[in-house]
Amino acid sequence: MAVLKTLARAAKQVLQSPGCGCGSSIVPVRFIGASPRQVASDASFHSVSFSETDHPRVLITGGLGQLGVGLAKLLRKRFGKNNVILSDIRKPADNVFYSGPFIYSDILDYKNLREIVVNNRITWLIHYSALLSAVGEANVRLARSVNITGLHNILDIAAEHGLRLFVPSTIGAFGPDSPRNPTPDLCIQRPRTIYGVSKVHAELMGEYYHYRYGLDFRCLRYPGIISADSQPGGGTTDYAVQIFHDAIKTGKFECNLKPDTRLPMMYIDDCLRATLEILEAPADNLSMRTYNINAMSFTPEELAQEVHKHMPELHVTYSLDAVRQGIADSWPMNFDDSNARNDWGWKHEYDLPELVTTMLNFLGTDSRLASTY
Ligand SMILES: NC(=O)c1ccc[n+]([C@@H]2O[C@H](COP(=O)([O-])OP(=O)(O)OC[C@H]3O[C@@H](n4cnc5c(N)ncnc54)[C@H](O)[C@@H]3O)[C@@H](O)[C@H]2O)c1
Ligand SMILES: C[C@@H](O)[C@H](N)C(=O)O
Repeated sequence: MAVLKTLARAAKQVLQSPGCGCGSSIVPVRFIGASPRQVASDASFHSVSFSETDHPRVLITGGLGQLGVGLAKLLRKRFGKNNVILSDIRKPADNVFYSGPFIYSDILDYKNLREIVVNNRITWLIHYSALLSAVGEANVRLARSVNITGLHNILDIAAEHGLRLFVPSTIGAFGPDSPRNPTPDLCIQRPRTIYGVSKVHAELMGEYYHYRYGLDFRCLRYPGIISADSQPGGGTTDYAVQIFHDAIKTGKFECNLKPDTRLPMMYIDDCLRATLEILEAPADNLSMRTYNINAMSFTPEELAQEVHKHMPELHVTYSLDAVRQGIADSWPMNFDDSNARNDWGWKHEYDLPELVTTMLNFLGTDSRLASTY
């Protein structure tokens, strides 16, 4: 009899645990300081709905990094200034602060995050907070906390409030055992950085919450992103931004990767447009929830050659950063994004020549000015 009671208790626990695939649809609900719980998805507090005809109410976490401000600008144009809230733990510059709603949000503070979502009736959550590949290796503990614990907060809040959740992944979610030229969507993923490990975790957890709890999770694996008016936050692909700044300021550039290190790259406008496109794509078009996207692939040498066409005097030298080189050598050289192109019509606009011309023009020079160096 005692054995039967124990078995019955164990069965009850299994049925109540997140691993149970039976019974009615459930969403995880976490209260402050307690572990995740499950509540029927038709519970009365879970009534936030997003009609396709309304504008979404968007929250961007980690919004003061390389990508967030540009994304806010694009989304505000589309959905209205007050419908897009930027958040971060840093202090915004005046121009950012006065360009639209900004709020302090630490993704490690679950209660604060939940309050922001509730008080602002958020319907789309764009989760940009992260420590990138190189800074992550320099501070594994913090990267683990922000990239993994922070993500858990985001997933629970998104599931609890029925949000559409976008989390970017990266070429860094692949590793030396992945096919590298090209790298398809589905293949072995054994990254060797805490950044990559946390991003594979994010992909898998997001997809798990999608299939298990119905979370509208959407994820793009970005290549290295190149932007003129925002600085990268400590990644392996940062050299491809820095070359433009140094070329214009000093006419010299010291590259921290080998000249023949090939990596997938994209201009920021393409990246942000892709993000909006996948967020707006009808769910029926998405045969997957995590897609590679790509625009071009080049080496430092090829990038320098293209810049030379505008600035023949640019002097490039190489002084390797062993950590970044090791990371780059384990990442995709070319990215196969055919599923994104077929499913929801992804198409990049910027190739290498357009990228270089655009960056140099934006930063205040072009080929006509090159002769003054
Ligand atoms: N930039 C790229 O080349 C690239 C490529 C692939 C994927 N991604 C992904 O896109 C996202 C945005 O990238 P980015 O380049 O703007 O990153 P970034 O490093 O420039 O910015 C990240 C932001 O996160 C914030 N942050 C850190 N800890 C936080 C916390 N506890 N709470 C809230 N915010 C916190 C930082 O203050 C920073 O502003 C990241 O998830 C990144 O992994 C970027
Ligand atoms: C590629 C991307 O995830 C980021 N720019 C990094 O290098 O870490």
